[in-house]
Amino acid sequence: MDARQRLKEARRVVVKVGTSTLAHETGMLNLYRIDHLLRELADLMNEGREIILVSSGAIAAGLSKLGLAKKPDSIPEKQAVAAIGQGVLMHIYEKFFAEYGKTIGQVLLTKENAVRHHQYRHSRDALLALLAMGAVPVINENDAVAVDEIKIGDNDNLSAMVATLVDADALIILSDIEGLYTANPATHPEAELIHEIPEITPEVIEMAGGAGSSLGTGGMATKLQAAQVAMSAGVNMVIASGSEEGVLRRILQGEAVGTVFPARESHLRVRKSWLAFGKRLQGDLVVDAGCVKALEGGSSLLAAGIKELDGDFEAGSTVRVLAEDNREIARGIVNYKSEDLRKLIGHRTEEFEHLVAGAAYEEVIHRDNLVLMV
Ligand SMILES: Nc1ncnc2c1ncn2[C@@H]1O[C@H](COP(=O)(O)OP(=O)(O)O)[C@@H](O)[C@H]1O
Ligand SMILES: N[C@@H](CCC(=O)OP(=O)(O)O)C(=O)O
Repeated sequence: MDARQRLKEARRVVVKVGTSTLAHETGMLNLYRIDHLLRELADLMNEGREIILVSSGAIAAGLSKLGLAKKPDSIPEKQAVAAIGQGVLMHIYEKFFAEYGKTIGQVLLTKENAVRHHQYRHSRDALLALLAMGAVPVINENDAVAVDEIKIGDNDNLSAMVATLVDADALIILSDIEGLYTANPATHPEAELIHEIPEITPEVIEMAGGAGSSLGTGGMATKLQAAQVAMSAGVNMVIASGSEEGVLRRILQGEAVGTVFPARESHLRVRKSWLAFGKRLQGDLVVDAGCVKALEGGSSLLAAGIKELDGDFEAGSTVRVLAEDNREIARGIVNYKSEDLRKLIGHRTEEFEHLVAGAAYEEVIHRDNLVLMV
């Protein structure tokens, strides 16, 4: 079944709405648009779909509440603006959704909520409980406390994480543009809209530029990162314009709107999706072409196929597996710490004992602990 057809049948849908859609160019919230968007979401729920809303806009709402023209420079001030704006945003969502008879529940996440397995389970359980109560989880990054290494940094990646977390059928990213163009139309007026991206290749990544306004974060680059995660996790993703009324309905009726990124396979099992998208990556293993083929065929990763190793990690860490052209092939949990693995790479399993005392594993990464990203 093609992706557009599967979107028609999507029951659990994550909708991400960017600042560029929620705010006017003046920085003030676009109440007309928010109202219409929420009415459409409420109606999709009446149709029997579950909706999870990932909403940006806290910083924009905070800035307009405080009468500030631009984001402050210091991190604590940015955090404070986000804290103020998040309340403003939720007040509006509560009001409009209530008018359409819907209940909402605010969930503020950081990377930690997905990195640690028990927190991952708790976040997932809370979101599923909200859905079971017929409520709309309204999610944002916890900007008031998330700094540096616990920060996801942009809501495109956050929405893909959420879609994976709840095993969504579809992720729709609403922005101020109709979809992915061959280049950023702001600087390349001749650029054309692409209707479907079956695979995120280096050429596709090259098309994507940064944010279109001072309000947006990440632009198309972070939306493609989100697509990579969503596609690998079995979630169909669409980028479309949030200013077009009825756009969600049209997408979920299977119309060719925006850019679609078809899901690669059926949902990964929970443990595997946690492994691929929730864990902190601690190193890279570059493997040869034969090894790439073997991994794609479902084999475990053996030391003989590894050409290079980057990073310092312990056994049990999650690492990326890269092809020689730097394409990410897989992620997995290593059986050896980097110090030992450096001695083993390029060698056959029979030689292990002479190289590292007590080397107990045949595989560097067992196939059960490996998720393909291609
Ligand atoms: N290849 C591209 N196709 C479409 N838009 C692009 C492309 N490269 C960069 N962009 C920019 O990405 C912007 C959307 O991202 P962003 O500003 O972060 O908005 P949002 O708040 O919706 O996340 C567009 O307005 C556009 O200027
Ligand atoms: N968490 C931030 C938004 C971060 C973000 O990714 O913004 P956007 O590119 O507008 O989706 C906020 O609420 O202001």
